[in-house]
Amino acid sequence: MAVDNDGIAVVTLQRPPVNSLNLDLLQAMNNTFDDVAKNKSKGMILTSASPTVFSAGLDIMEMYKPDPKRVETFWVTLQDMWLKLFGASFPTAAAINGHAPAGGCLIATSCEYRVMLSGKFTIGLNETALGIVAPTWFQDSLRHTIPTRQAEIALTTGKMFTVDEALKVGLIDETAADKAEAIEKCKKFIKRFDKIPSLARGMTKQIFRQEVLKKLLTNRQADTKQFLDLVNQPKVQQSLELYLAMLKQKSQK
Ligand SMILES: CCCC/C=C/CC(=O)SCCNC(=O)CCNC(=O)[C@H](O)C(C)(C)COP(=O)(O)OP(=O)(O)OC[C@H]1O[C@@H](n2cnc3c(N)ncnc32)[C@H](O)[C@@H]1OP(=O)(O)O
Repeated sequence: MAVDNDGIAVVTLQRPPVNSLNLDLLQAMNNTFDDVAKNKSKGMILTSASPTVFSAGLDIMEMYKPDPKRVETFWVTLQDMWLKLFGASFPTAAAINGHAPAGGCLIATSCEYRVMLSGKFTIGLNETALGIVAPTWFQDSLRHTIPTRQAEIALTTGKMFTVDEALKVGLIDETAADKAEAIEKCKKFIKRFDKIPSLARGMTKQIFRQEVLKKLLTNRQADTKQFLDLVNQPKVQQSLELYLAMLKQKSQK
């Protein structure tokens, strides 16, 4: 994490090759979000050290033939990450410098503002296409960002949006030519709040987002059980196995 002299924290995801979200990365993100809150940073920008991938979403290896204890901890840590990021009182923005499928899209849509690099990148919640179901809060993050009807169609079809499509539907707010420009545009968004009292801003955001946050907060155990039931279904394990094999085959070409 870097905090520059204008007081904005730039947090760079750095788990090669594709920033897939495993337990360790999620724990590191949670610690970093706590630090950003403690340091009273003006805001936080999330970006990636990879030149082509913002985040490939959840690490499928955490869900494929999982260890029962670890997979539960993994899910609870993911819930924590989302609660901290979606519910952060400080301003948040994502400089999306590469692909952002599934959990990568979740991170981006949990922020308040998104700038994505122009190029052949895609963003979206593709879970149904993999034979898995995007949890309520994943769906809520998308519904919070794009119109409900577009969100329903995107979720049921597992749509991955091109950068142009994402801009058109409002899934991203701006495009940028490169990472530096994306970060600059995110900073400009965060600096819009320079003259707004931070307590009033933060509380307004939390009230605006509270319904969605409360849904998970009051339902965490049931959400965890639902995930564990789903992930342990033979059909889901079969889908994950096929998908992993497809990814491996593709990367070896
Ligand atoms: C019941 C579950 C509910 C919760 C729902 C789940 C939400 C999720 O987030 S599931 C994860 C969904 N993610 C994806 O569908 C993305 C998959 N990845 C890709 O499409 C591409 O990797 C990507 C476009 C991101 C990048 O492409 P490339 O730059 O060409 O990289 P490679 O495809 O060659 O991948 C390199 C290397 O990484 C492995 N990989 C990729 N994604 C994942 C992942 N999500 N989890 C684990 N591992 C992943 C890939 O297999 C390659 O491995 P090696 O062959 O060993 O090099």
